[in-house]
Amino acid sequence: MPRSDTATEDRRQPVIALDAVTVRYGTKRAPVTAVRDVQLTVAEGEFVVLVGPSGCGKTTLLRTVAGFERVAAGTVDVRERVGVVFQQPRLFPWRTVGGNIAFALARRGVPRPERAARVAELLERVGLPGTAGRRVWELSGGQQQRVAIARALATEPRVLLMDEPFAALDALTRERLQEEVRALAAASGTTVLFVTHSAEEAVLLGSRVLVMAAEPGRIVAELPVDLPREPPLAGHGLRGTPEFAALRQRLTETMRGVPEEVSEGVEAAPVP
Ligand SMILES: Nc1ncnc2c1ncn2[C@@H]1O[C@H](COP(=O)(O)OP(=O)(O)OP(=O)(O)O)[C@@H](O)[C@H]1O
Repeated sequence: MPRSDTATEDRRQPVIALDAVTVRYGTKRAPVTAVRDVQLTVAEGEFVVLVGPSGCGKTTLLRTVAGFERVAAGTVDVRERVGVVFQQPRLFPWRTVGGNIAFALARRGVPRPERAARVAELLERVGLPGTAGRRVWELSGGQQQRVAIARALATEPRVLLMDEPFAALDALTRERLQEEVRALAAASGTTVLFVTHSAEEAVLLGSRVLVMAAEPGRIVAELPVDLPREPPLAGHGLRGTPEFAALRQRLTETMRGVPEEVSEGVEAAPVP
C-alpha cells in the first residue's frame, strides 16, 4: 500500500504525486543526497507550502516536480501543465515587458494576432495594466516579479510552482503580491506548490504546510491550515486573528524542531 504524506485523507484527484523520491547531486564518488525517500501528493486546487532550513531540499523538490531534475530513485507523476516562478524574475532584459510574456505565449502556440490582447489581459491580472511597452529594467523588483508571474500564467498552468518568489521584495510589495497570488489561485482553482522560509507567509498562503528537515532532505511534519479566508478576513485581516497567530506559532515551533510543544489544538502531524 502506498504511504501517504497527508494526515487527512483528500479525495480530490492528485495532480502531483512523488513516491519514494531521492535526488542526488555531485559525482558518483562524492554524491550529495539533496532529498531522500520523499512522499508527496498534492490534490487539485490545493495550496501547499514547503518550509524548512536552508539546504533541506525545498528547491530540489520543486525542480523535481517541474521536471528539471532527474531522480536517483522513486517516481514523479505530474498530471497537469506546470508554470514556474523563481526567487529572481529571470526576465529577458532585451525584451519589453509585453515581449517577455508574448514569448511564453508563442511557446504555448498562441497565434501572433492573439498575443497582444492576451498580454494586456495578463498584465491586468497582476496589477500592471498598460505596461506592455515598458523596458524590463525600467520596472521595480516587485513589478518585475509581477511580470514573471504573468509570464508563468501565460502558459495557463494548472499547477504553479513558486520558489521563494517574494523573498527579495520589500515588505509592502510582498504583502500585496501574497494577497494577489492567493486570490488568483483561489479564483482559478490553480494548484500551487510554494517554497518559503517564512512561517508567516506559509500560514497566510497555504491550505497545508509541509515542514522539511535537512541531511538528508525529507518531509518531517505537516500542518493543515484551516483558517477563515472570506473577506474581511482575507489577506491582512487574517493576520490579526488569534487563530492565525496560534498557527504561525505552532509552525515556528515545529520548524525549530520542538514538536512536543505543539500538542494543543491543531497538531503538526508527523509524517510516517
Ligand atoms: N547543483 C547542485 N550541485 C550540488 N549540490 C547541490 C546542487 N543544488 C543543491 N545542492 C545541494 O542539495 C541540498 C539541497 O539544496 P536545495 O537548494 O534544494 O535546498 P533549499 O532547501 O532550497 O535551500 P535554500 O533554502 O537555502 O534555498 C543542499 O545540500 C545543496 O547544497
